[in-house]
Amino acid sequence: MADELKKFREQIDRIDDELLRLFNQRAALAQQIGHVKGNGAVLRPEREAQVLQRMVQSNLGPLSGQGVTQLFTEVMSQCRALEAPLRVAYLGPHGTFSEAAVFQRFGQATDGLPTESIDAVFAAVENGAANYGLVPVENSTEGAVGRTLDLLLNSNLMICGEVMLQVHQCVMSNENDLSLIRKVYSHPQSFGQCQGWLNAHLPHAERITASSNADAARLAAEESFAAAVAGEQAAEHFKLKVLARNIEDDARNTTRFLVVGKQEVAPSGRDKTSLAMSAVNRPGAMHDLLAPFANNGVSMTKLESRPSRTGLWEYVFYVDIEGHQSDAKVATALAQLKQIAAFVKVLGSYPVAV
Ligand SMILES: C=C(O[C@@H]1C=C(C(=O)O)C=C[C@H]1O)C(=O)O
Repeated sequence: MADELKKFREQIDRIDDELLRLFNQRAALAQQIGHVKGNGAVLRPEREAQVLQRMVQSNLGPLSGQGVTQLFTEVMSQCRALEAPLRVAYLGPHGTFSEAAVFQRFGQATDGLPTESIDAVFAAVENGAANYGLVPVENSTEGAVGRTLDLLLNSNLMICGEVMLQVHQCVMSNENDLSLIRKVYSHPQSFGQCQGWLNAHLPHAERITASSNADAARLAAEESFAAAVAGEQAAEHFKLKVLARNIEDDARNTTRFLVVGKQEVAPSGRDKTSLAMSAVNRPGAMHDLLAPFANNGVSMTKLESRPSRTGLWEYVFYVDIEGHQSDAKVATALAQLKQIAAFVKVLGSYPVAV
């Protein structure tokens, strides 16, 4: 038994030596690529998506596809950091799901910049304090994040990528027992995702809204008989005890985030395009707006409406379509749309989340 263990571990040591040599060889190539890029953008979302897709497709196991994605995300994070540091603004404070999404997408060799609001994320990228920003745009249970949609409409920043984060909510407290909890703090989005559980397990606790779930954890940490609904990372940060895990009503609960920046992303081969548009106010106008996509065989993956804020009962429609704006079918559909819509803005083409 001990002999067998030793033998296997010696094999692992030899593999690690080889991996280390190869990682450094890869890193040196990334450095050379950095010199070739000169002043151009270091981050190439389309290339990173292709690397991840290729590795997941050629994976023979036993590693899972998700495991391979995580490993290569970190490898690329370290290689990219040798070209230049990457600073990403997000909705803080420390311990939010936005922060978790930053590191899931960009890896640990990333400089995260927590900000106070979604507006401040956009501002940090616009004024150069950060290279990119990451903002929540929709949750599978609670729907769209209106502020992000409004800001996308008025900002010059483009969407450079999307991140899907599986959101697991926990109840955390200074107390050891749920029966002691009189107050629960959380962000309205998180309350919305856990209504069923809270009604069943904490029916008499007062629900108090906080500006973020990390802030909810901070408030709960300052009191007795209080709890917060937040991600596990917030419990670690504020040294709270986790009293219940995975309390979200839908186990698949996922938040979609967008990466915004000043860069137009080249096609990766598996892309999405997001746009905002509005119709002139006449019968059948909405139907006409969607016709260019159908007529050119372009699939729509999302349709969302928001009040336009320019007139009562006027709406802006946010649409996601499959493909890159430089793909022939998408380009033709967009050209036809521009002929008939009162307003169209392409918010960006970017790789589908891997
Ligand atoms: C090495 C490059 O720079 C960055 C790092 C990458 C990597 O480590 O594979 C890929 C894309 C870029 O974000 C590159 O552009 O190829």
